[in-house]
Amino acid sequence: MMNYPADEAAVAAVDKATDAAAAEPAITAHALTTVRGDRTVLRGLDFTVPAGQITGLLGPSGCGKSTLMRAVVGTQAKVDGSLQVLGHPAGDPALRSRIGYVTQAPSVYDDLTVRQNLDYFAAVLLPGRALRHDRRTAVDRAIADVDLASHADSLAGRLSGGQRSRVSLAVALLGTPELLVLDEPTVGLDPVLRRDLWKLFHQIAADRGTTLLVSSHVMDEAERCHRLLLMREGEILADDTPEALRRRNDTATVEEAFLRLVDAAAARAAHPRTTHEEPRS
Ligand SMILES: Nc1ncnc2c1ncn2[C@@H]1O[C@H](COP(=O)(O)OP(=O)(O)OP(=O)(O)O)[C@@H](O)[C@H]1O
Repeated sequence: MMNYPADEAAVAAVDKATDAAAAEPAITAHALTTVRGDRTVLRGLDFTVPAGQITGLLGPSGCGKSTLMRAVVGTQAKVDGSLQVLGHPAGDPALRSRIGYVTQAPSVYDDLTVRQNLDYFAAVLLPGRALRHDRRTAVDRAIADVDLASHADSLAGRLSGGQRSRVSLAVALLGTPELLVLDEPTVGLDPVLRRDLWKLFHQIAADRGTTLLVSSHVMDEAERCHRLLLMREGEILADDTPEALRRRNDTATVEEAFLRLVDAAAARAAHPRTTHEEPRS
């Protein structure tokens, strides 16, 4: 993983994040609804994702996180409502080179080495002899970003699950996208690698101004995000900063705040006329 002083990176991240918060949102959804099979998986969502920040998409398994991400990158069918991404409707061909998307299943070729995988995708992104040097630089940088230099010549099929996920992340970083959509990138990783990946996410946001939308069902990762979208059963329970969520719900952790919001939503469903909506900031 890249080495850099964590404090400096954190300060830079906050500065950049503050600047970016004033800019146009990277993603704006209005009444976003998606049906998969015979189920309505996303139920009329309204939210924004600020540019240049890390927004965590958190919620239990099956609540619709991957579906929302697929809608954002334009691979989800039957999406209703409005979804603007980097100033275009989601799925617009103009967005293809501007978004990096890493799915839960690593998309790498097992019979190629780490470097060969990246060389292949770099050749698609930066084709032609004239860009040979740029390709080499981009590949070296992406391998270093995900801390796989010592495995650059290993076959992807012989890597651990976490290492293969990092090859997928390196592929997404190749094109220096403006928006990175990462579906549970830290699942199955040990605590040290998880911490290092989060440092990398912060560095990418701070140095490149990249917007990151990162899903997780591990609530302690919520504290590492600039903003959070807390989801449950296809709805957004909260859209706020971790600090504001803790403060407003009078809890020590985001996890406790989430549980309170779940209880409040259940109470609202049981007694729709006697309880109040959770205020959004
Ligand atoms: N191909 C599909 N056809 C029909 N329903 C689907 C399909 N894929 C997912 N679903 C349903 O959509 C709902 C949301 O799934 P989704 O994968 O978006 O959840 P998630 O929050 O990302 O879950 P996880 O954290 O386990 O990945 C689930 O109830 C799931 O059963």
